[in-house]
Amino acid sequence: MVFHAKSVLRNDVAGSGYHAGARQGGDREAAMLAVVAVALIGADGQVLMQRRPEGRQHGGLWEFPGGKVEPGESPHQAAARELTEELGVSVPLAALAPVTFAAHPEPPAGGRAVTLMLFAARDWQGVPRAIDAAEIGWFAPHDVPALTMPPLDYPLADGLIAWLGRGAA
Ligand SMILES: Nc1nc2c([nH]c(=O)n2[C@@H]2O[C@H](COP(=O)(O)OP(=O)(O)OP(=O)(O)O)[C@@H](O)[C@H]2O)c(=O)[nH]1
Repeated sequence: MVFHAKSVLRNDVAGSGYHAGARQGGDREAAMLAVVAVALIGADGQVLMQRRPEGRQHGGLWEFPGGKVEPGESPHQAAARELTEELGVSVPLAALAPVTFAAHPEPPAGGRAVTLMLFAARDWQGVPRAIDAAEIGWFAPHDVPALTMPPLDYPLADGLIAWLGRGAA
């Protein structure tokens, strides 16, 4: 991934190690929020989705489990941590296969451009349960795009279906 020399890549915390490049001459700051998401794929080929609790951003919408990459974490580590926090399952880092990503082309006014990285995993320990979500459900991959989801999840779902169709997992 190449970043413009004058851009700044950051997550939530200044000095987090996510700064890439240097601000020069008072240039505007380009900022990115890195979020990971995981498609857990069951033995029957179904995909786990969870519904966000009401009252949060995108409350009530279906999403892939995941969350923000914290300072000092790799995307793989963040994905494994979020699966433990949100579903109570343990996933080896080697079982996380990168699938696709989706991103806001421009930061929204006053905000940061989200870049959402989707992994898939077929191996985990534990039985997923809705620790953080309003509910979880298992869906055939081609049924995922019919769910009501945050906007970036639609290209992720399409990318997952294409990836599965290539026999990548
Ligand atoms: N986990 C997750 N977040 C998504 C997806 N799609 C999407 O737009 N997001 C957005 O990514 C952002 C970060 O996700 P999050 O709120 O789950 O992050 P988090 O677990 O670190 O939350 P926290 O800051 O409350 O601890 C939210 O604005 C969320 O709506 C998705 O499929 N999964």
